[in-house]
Amino acid sequence: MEGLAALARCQRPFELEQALVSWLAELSNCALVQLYLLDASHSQLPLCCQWLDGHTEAGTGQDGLGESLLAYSLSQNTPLQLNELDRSLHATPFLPTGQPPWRSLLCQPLLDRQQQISGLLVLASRSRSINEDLTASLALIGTIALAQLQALKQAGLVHQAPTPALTEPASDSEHGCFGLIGESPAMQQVYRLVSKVLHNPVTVLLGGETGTGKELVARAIHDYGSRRTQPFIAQNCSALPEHLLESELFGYRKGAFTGANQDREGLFDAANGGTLFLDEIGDMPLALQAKLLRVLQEGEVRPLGSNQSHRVDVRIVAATHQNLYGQVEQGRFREDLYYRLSHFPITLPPLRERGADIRELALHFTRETCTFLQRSNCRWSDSALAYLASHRFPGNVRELKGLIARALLLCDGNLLLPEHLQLPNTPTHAHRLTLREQLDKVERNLLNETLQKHNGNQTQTAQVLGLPRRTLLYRMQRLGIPLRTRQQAEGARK
Ligand SMILES: Nc1ncnc2c1ncn2[C@@H]1O[C@H](COP(=O)(O)OP(=O)(O)OP(=O)(O)O)[C@@H](O)[C@H]1O
Repeated sequence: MEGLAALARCQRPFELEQALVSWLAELSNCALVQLYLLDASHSQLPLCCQWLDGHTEAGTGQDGLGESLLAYSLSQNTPLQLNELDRSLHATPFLPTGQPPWRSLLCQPLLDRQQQISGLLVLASRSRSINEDLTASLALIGTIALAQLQALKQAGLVHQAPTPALTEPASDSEHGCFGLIGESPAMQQVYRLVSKVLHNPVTVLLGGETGTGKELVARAIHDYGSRRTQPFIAQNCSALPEHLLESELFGYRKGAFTGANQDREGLFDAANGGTLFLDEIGDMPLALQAKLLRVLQEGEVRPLGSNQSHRVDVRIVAATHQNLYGQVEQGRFREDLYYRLSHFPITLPPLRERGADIRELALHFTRETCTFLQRSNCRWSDSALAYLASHRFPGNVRELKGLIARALLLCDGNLLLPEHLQLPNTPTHAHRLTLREQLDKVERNLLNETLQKHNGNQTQTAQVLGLPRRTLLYRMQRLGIPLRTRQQAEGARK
């Protein structure tokens, strides 16, 4: 009780983190207690604070997601206990070095008030084991501490611990984020959205023209998220005829059809615990759409030829280059599935909207292709870069990649020149947006974002934007934004 009272008395986030680790050290009799908290983008798990041999210390900010043991415990949302650390094969470089060595370890994921994973407690001891019964108390105390921490942060007290900037998404060594290249505002918006879904299982719908990086983003959501240690399976829905796609996705039982000589599990089973990427979802046949909807709603699959369903835990990321709502209007795509899939849409910008990213992408593809061709890296002459910059690219990143590969094959030396670049004669005016189209785009994005923030509630959205509701509805209709009501949105979520 005194420990709880000490937490309640803290007035600053960092004081509270210190009070938490020192109380838990006392409670568990462990010489080391570390507190890791996910950053705002959920892409890093910095060490915020630790208790070590009788002293509290500010964390180093070292990213715990780089440690496979910690990433595993976090992604599984389950306590992890290792009692014979000295004989374990698991690497534990996140534990401070010293003598005598650590011999037991306990990782406890922490949930916040919304039951979202928010961090991890790590306890380590130099004795042979840690009391297993501790996990329930740790989870409870952690939740209370997190709620208090959240309240202190919301009260505007600045967190002084050396954690990374809260609003910045994690960045990679190259010019971009999550393994993607590009720093244009359009790509920054993509990174912001990706960071929101990394550590929760929400269904994501990726849109954007062909070759704009939808599959790459789907992989990034998986690779940088809490399911990274589980399988990522991709299936193109337009690549197979209906019956083959059905058996591929749902699996079958022996005798389900001629040639089904044995049971076979489907891709939902193969992706269990991980992510299933359904590309070209707009081409999925209507009958299969109904089956997919059932999986999304009930989390259960029924293999062909079986009368029993079983549960699966799969995060769906779907992608399409088509206007999916247009498909709904034409009766080619189920409206209920559309709403179910589009809980969290992310649209990839075409290349023509990425400005200076084109140069970075070109340099990246040059390095990548040279490595592939096993030749030393080629430099770009200023004139070739200027030529590239003068070209108005259409939407497709894959085309740019192909263009660079061709240029490298044509280039005998180590310097790329304009003549190596065979830039297509793009009918530029066809891709240039008029002022009206650009304004519509900005307005569409703003309305979509505000609606999303208010769970599709049109009255609140209209209030926030200072519009009469009727005007909002008119503008939504004009911009092709589906007019679903909040009840419909909630209905679709059930
Ligand atoms: N931001 C990016 N950074 C690095 N490479 C990229 C980026 N965007 C796209 N690419 C590359 O462009 C190519 C096409 O990307 P991808 O296959 O993900 O596009 P897509 O939108 O899924 O295509 P499709 O619509 O044909 O399925 C890939 O080789 C990918 O690596």
